[in-house]
Amino acid sequence: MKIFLLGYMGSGKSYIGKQLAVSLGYEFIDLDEEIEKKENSSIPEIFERRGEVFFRKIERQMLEEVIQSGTSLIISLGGGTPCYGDNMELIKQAENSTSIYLKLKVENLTERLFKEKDQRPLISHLEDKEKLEEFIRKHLFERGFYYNQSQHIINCDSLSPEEIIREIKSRLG
Ligand SMILES: Nc1ncnc2c1ncn2[C@@H]1O[C@H](COP(=O)(O)OP(=O)(O)O)[C@@H](O)[C@H]1O
Ligand SMILES: O=C(O)C1=C[C@@H](OP(=O)(O)O)[C@@H](O)[C@H](O)C1
Ligand SMILES: [Mg+2]
Repeated sequence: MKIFLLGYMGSGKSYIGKQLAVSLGYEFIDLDEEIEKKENSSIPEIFERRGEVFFRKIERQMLEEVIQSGTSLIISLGGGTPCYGDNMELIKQAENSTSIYLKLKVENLTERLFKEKDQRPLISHLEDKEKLEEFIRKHLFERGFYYNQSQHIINCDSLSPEEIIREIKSRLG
């Protein structure tokens, strides 16, 4: 079984994914980490030196590789992964897999991302919280079209990591 975690930047895909993998005894893959290893470079460096179009190309390649690879896998995608090309179709059609959208409100994403925006090139230039919130609101509205095609949608706003993991496990049955 492959479990894809989807959601906006800061929704907890990487954080929850790692813990979920331990809890289920599954292998864990963070797509951004795979890209960083392949390019021997951090995400901000890749964006700066090669540009976003290049990043999206490598992201697509890594997604294809992950889909071909072994079973019992938790895959934390990047926030943009499902939203480019036909990546979401690939995710939905992957054999023996499911997709889970970790959904959070704009206000909560803003709070989290304001502290961590330097690692995220798409938002690192947004100096104040109001500008960040405005950007997230619009961006999330556009991306929701893709995230909402997930098999499961979990409202994470008032859930602790443990509760999110419990909810995911109960959805998997
Ligand atoms: N359920 C949660 N409750 C509180 N903080 C969380 C939760 N999930 C993730 N975080 C924190 O939010 C931040 C972003 O999480 P991260 O996993 O990097 O998001 P993503 O990979 O979706 O961009 C991290 O600092 C993480 O520790
Ligand atoms: O939303 C996006 O387009 C991106 C999200 C990031 O991953 P996280 O969602 O794990 O922050 C990373 O892939 C890159 O900075 C682009
Ligand atoms: Mg992540």
